[in-house]
Amino acid sequence: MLNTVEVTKNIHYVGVNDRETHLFENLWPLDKGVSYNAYLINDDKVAIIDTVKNTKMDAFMDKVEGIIGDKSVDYLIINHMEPDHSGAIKAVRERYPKVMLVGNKKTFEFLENFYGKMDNYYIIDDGDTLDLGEHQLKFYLTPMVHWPETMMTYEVNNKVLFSADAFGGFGTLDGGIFDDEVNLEFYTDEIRRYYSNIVGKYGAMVQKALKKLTEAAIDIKIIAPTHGPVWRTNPSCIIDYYDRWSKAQTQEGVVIVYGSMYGNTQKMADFIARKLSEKGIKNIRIYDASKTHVSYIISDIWRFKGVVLGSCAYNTGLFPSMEAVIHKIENSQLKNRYLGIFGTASWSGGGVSTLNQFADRIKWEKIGESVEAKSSPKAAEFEMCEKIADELAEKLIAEREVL
Ligand SMILES: Cc1cc2nc3c(=O)[nH]c(=O)nc-3n(C[C@H](O)[C@H](O)[C@H](O)COP(=O)(O)O)c2cc1C
Repeated sequence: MLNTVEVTKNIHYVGVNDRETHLFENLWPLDKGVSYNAYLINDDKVAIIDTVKNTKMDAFMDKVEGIIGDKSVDYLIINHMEPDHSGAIKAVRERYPKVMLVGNKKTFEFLENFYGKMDNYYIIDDGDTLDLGEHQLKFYLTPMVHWPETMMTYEVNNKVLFSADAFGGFGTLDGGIFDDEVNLEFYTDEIRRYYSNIVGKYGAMVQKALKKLTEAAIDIKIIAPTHGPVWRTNPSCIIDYYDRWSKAQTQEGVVIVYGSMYGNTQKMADFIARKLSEKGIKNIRIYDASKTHVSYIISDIWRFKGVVLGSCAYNTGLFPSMEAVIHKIENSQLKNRYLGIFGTASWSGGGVSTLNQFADRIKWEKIGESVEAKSSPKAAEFEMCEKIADELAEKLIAEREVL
């Protein structure tokens, strides 16, 4: 008996879990795995919406066949061409040679570049519709959320939005498929980690997509993304998160990230954290950049308004594991944060000066003076660290009072 779950009448979940892959995009740790969600609409015309990674193609095809038996597939809707969703397109075509591939102009450019020329294309434009019988599909182009060809498909009668990677997250679906069946605290963390690392750079385009959906005035009862839970009970919850994250709205809290070999820089991180706590800040996360993967760090930086970065000097520059952190922040074009800087050096420095250059480029509001201790922090440097903590706590608390 295959795990095919009905999302709503005659719309089936035919996605699969991946617990084998260590790194998503060969970059982002998949400690809790990932699901590749695909959907099947079994109507007069049969449509599949997105496929799965090629390593999971057999499990996916078995699910499709388990539902439709001898029937054929009429349409394959391609919302997103990234290979974790397009990996079984060829298999679908081989099994169902008459299937019509449905996508926009860009979809087919990508399709041919990845998999070679195919035929039976149905090129749709923004707002076009497709009739399956009892189900009507309407297409919305949502470019750069997070690839150029990305689109969303809305099923009009059951009000289901097949949203591609938008609203998706890491984490396999371990039994529970729907938002009301799972522990949302776990998935929200993994959705934010997915958002901040994969989609976040394109916040302006997320805002455009949300605006398009709002202007279309579509009633969304179910959000069916290509990763993570299907939102059937509270879809507005994930829409709100996306709205907040893409507008760089934050919660009160501070992320302190440091690079340290022998513990001197770390001492300053702990000291700043203690002072923040004494001032009443409750959400404080300290990360050793060499120990925690940057994807988790950026996810918390996405959440909290205060960021304090520390580094010892290393071969005239920044400590290497901190390089990954500032690179990821800059690449994400993350805005609207407070920034404090600290570190240590025994010779002529390199760590704090590199962080200061980063501060000039990123243009976040700088908190206090950067502090650099000679080899180990002493009273004078601790005092400067305290000033950073005080000023930062004050700013965060003042904003709390405004709310
Ligand atoms: C491999 C290595 C390279 C270093 N490079 C520099 C450097 O370029 N400039 C400098 O001022 N200190 C340099 N130092 C000294 C450390 O930055 C300094 O001792 C610092 O206090 C160590 O901080 P930590 O205890 O947080 O690791 C280097 C130390 C090591 C081990």
